[in-house]
Amino acid sequence: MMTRANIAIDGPAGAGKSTVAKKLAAELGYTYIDTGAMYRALTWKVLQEQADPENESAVLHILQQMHLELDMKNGNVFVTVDEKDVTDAIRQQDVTSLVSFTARHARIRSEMVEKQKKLAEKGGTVMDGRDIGTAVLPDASFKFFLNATVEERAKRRHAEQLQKGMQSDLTQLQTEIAERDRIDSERETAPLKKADDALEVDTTAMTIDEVVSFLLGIVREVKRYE
Ligand SMILES: Nc1ncnc2c1ncn2[C@@H]1O[C@H](COP(=O)(O)OP(=O)(O)OP(=O)(O)O)[C@@H](O)[C@H]1O
Ligand SMILES: Nc1ccn([C@@H]2O[C@H](COP(=O)(O)O)[C@@H](O)[C@H]2O)c(=O)n1
Repeated sequence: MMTRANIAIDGPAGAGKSTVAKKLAAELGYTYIDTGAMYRALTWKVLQEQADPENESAVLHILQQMHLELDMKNGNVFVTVDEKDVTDAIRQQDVTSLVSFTARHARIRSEMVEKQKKLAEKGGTVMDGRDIGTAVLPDASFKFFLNATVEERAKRRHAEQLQKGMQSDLTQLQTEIAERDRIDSERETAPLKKADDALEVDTTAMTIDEVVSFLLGIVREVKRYE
């Protein structure tokens, strides 16, 4: 019988982590945990409180006071903060452009990592983010680092926004994505980085289904021999 592993998926912005993690979790009957949504929800609350994202103590106080919940319904992640549905609000531009600043602080990351470890303690999770393989689940049974060129990642996000009827500027998106990756990679605590024992998958020329089948193949093959 398949034991319930934890699967870590990391990578830069727009590499397809959440899309692939969600599908992989559905195939395996595992729980999908979107850690980016947790940092986004905190950033939303920081904006609501008109606090300074650079002020670590102020941000920490907000994190310790707020009640954050992630739920999966019909294959989608729903996020509530203090019982308010912020699922759409946390994807807006104001949150996206500030999230890497709130996520930079060591004490914020330490609290978040504790929460994320707890969510995965029973196994059977697919968790995506930037530090899952390196800091949150260093003992995960499977670690994948999804990547794609910044041009391709911007193109994918551009297509998604147009499809949702949103305004989108491809050049601006590419600049924003590259800048977010830079801040995430240069922070001192648990920067965006491939874990030494993670498998890097360049998805630039792969479809979503090809990526999912590739990862699923590895998980099923390894589990067959356990
Ligand atoms: N292999 C792929 N081929 C084409 N489009 C893809 C592929 N993977 C993901 N996408 C699309 O790219 C967009 C970004 O994917 P997704 O939101 O999963 O990325 P992410 O890594 O979770 O991003 P972020 O870290 O910014 O939240 C989505 O519109 C998704 O449908
Ligand atoms: N494990 C993580 C996950 C996310 N972050 C920060 O949150 C930002 C938003 O993440 P998305 O996946 O929703 O785009 C991301 O740019 C990081 O700043 C993180 O630090 N660690």
